[in-house]
Amino acid sequence: MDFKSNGSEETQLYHAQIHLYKHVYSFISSMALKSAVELGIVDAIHKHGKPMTVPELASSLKLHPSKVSVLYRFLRLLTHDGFFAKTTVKEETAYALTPPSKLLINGESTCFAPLVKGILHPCSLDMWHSSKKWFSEEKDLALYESAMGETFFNFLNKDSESDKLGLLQGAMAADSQMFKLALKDCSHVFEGLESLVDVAGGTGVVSKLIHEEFPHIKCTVLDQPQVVANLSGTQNLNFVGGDMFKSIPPADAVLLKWVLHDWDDELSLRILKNCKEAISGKGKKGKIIIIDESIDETSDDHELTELQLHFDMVMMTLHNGKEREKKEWKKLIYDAGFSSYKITPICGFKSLIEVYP
Ligand SMILES: C[S@@+](CC[C@H](N)C(=O)[O-])C[C@H]1O[C@@H](n2cnc3c(N)ncnc32)[C@H](O)[C@@H]1O
Repeated sequence: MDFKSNGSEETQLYHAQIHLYKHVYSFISSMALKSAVELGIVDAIHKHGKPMTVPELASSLKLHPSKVSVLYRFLRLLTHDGFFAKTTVKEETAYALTPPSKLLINGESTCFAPLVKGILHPCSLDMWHSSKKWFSEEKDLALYESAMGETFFNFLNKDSESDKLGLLQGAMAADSQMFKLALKDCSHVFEGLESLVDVAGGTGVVSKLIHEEFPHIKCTVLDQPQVVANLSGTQNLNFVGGDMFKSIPPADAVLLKWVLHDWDDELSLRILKNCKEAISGKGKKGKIIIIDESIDETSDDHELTELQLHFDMVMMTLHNGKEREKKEWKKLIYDAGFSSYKITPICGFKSLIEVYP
């Protein structure tokens, strides 16, 4: 961000003030979006099949009549933020969905509503109030663990029936659906494979997409026992409960989608070495397929870099994980004993990294 712009000292100060306020208040856009998701505004407009006026929305959402003007002000901000588009119906202002809000329709195959609720869940926001204390601690705990007294994964797993685990898996599933689009561009990566282990593959959304495209590949989804306990597979798609830090079933290729960013370098190295062991039966033809971010601070795309840096903060504070820069990927991959790799951008802000023994 360059503040050495032209203009008087006052103008520069006014700009600085606006910049400051914008950042202090940016949480309001996030929370207004969460309110919209919780209220069901997007679903109501989608179900209506055409743009809705504020009174129509208020009545459909069964809001208290005193809240109609409040709803209008929420919609005004969310429209400004690009989630709704204003149009006119019978001379009245009505609100339509936009491409970002269409990604929040419940029941659609790609629905980010659980992601919004998961990321803005009180448990992942409360910890931020303890960051000063965290900086003074010697212990190598993630902010979440330091503030809440347990790891984030322990919190999620404490009660597998709880909606907490459902939130994480729902959020992951939505993200994985985007992979369906990317699969068209990177299908060559999977061609020729006979077997694949989707390590820490959650409920298997990505494996199912790969299976649809390449039914002959024998896909195994490895995740924690409590995650895969009630999941049933098909002939070429099976679920295995286990621990990727102990061992990974053998296969031609191992997929690690949004896994390594959860872990620091030492633990990521352990996972990668187990992956290397898993593909060792395939000699030089085996491969690891990593899908994660690759931060490039020199990129001209400020919005993209900011998103990646936000992801990095989330990974660091929740799990002591990290989003890696290109040079960090290089070190991690070579330290794990691999001989070459190739990074290709996919899904707008992620990268697909093919790693070879
Ligand atoms: C960020 S999610 C990624 C899920 C999936 N790869 C995706 O992109 O949708 C991380 C996954 O790691 C799993 N996990 C955590 N520790 C694990 C372990 N020791 N062994 C196997 N899976 C583990 C979690 O249960 C969770 O499903």
